Amino acid sequence: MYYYLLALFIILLDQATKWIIVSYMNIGDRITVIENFLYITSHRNRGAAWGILQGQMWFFYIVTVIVVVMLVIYIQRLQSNQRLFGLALSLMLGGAIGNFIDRIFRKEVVDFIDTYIFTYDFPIFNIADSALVVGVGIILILTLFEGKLDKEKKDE
Ligand SMILES: CCC[C@@H]1OC(=O)[C@@H](C)C[C@H](C)CCCCC(=O)CCC[C@@H](CC)/C=C/C=C(\COC)CC[C@@H](O)[C@@H](O)C[C@H](O)CNC1=O
Repeated sequence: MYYYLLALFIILLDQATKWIIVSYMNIGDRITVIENFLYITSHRNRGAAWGILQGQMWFFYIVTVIVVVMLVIYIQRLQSNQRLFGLALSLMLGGAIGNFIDRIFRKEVVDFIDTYIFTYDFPIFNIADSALVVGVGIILILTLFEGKLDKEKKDE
């Protein structure tokens, strides 16, 4: 149950930040937060990461619905000792729905977090993307870690 509340919090935070960007900035406007590292740049993306599949909204709708259904199934099946796994699923659920709302109502995704990793201008993203990437990262770490644990058990 708490997992859905966390997902809802992510969705509200994501939509609130996007609403502020849309309301107070024009596309292309840039605010410097940390020179040469972090900017707030109002941007729109009709595709997925790195702008792939521009305009393929039906593909995004179908993939997002599948992702959301899978996440809900996994959340429903969580055991009490899988809190970190549940946290990751909630982050991904919130992120996926956050971008889904944009794709349905705006037909594009609002992005504004503009970081320069060294000299590389990383694609501009948003709170929903961050939640998705952190969620994916936690699951990768859990999977690798469990793999290591199982290996150790076998070696015993
Ligand atoms: C984060 C997934 C992207 C997100 O997927 C979603 O919505 C999901 C729920 C639905 C998609 C239709 C399916 C995922 C397609 C796979 C994909 O894309 C490969 C992702 C790799 C990933 C490693 C996990 C890298 C990360 C990149 C970025 C995020 O860095 C923090 C750059 C984000 C900017 O290009 C920004 O313009 C993107 C824009 O906001 C729209 N966002 C999406 O499509």
